[in-house]
Amino acid sequence: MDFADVDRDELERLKLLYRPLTDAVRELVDATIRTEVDDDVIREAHTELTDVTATLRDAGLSGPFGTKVTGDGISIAWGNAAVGTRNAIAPPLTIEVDDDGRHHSTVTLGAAYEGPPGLVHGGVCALVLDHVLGMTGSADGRRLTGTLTLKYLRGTPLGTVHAEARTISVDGRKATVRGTLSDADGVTVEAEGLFITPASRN
Ligand SMILES: CCCCCCCCCCCCCC(=O)SCCNC(=O)CCNC(=O)[C@H](O)C(C)(C)COP(=O)(O)OP(=O)(O)OC[C@H]1O[C@@H](n2cnc3c(N)ncnc32)[C@H](O)[C@@H]1OP(=O)(O)O
Repeated sequence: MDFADVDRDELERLKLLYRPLTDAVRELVDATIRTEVDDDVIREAHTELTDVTATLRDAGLSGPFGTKVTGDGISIAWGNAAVGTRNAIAPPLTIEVDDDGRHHSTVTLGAAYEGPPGLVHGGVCALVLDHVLGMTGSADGRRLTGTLTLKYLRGTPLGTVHAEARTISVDGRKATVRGTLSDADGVTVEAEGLFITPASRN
């Protein structure tokens, strides 16, 4: 598909088309982890899913989705691991921005994100914080993660979590950002990152 031909209306139509598919795959992942149906039902589901996957592969990209730019100049990253509209692995995060620059996101992390029993995998905590801090540090232009330091104060229970971040300082290409991941009882992970605009675009 040539996204240069896609205008705002078409983009909305495509989002409405793909979101339910992605949500269904997300549900499938959860069901696959938690199902206790009989063996023959598992085998039947496997066969049906293999057929569905083959159907989707009838036409497709030869590599990852990357970033596409629509005719209206909107950048979309539908394969992104944190926010991708077409990526069932993405929680997905929705990030809001306050007038004072604070970025924040509340998301539910279910069984697919488990690390220690009942707790969010440490790498998933890092994914969420990297993205929220990265967006915060990119508010005045795109920056990549140079360094990300996390302090895991206690386990983060699976369920609804809240991430937030603020830019502490900007020094040319470098932005220092701090943030936290929390559950209903308070902060579970503290994060600090240095986000850098590459000298050469990569
Ligand atoms: C408005 C636009 C919106 C866009 C939205 C996008 C949102 C995105 C949200 C995404 C969120 C998810 C985000 C992701 O998933 S990003 C994916 C994970 N990150 C990467 O893949 C980054 C890979 N690394 C690089 O691309 C480059 O090495 C970077 C960009 C890091 C440096 O680049 P460059 O090679 O050009 O740098 P330089 O050598 O000229 O050095 C410059 C200065 O920086 C200092 N330094 C260098 N490296 C590091 C380091 N690792 N830690 C600490 N400091 C470091 C260096 O000492 C120097 O300091 P000074 O001597 O000046 O004091």
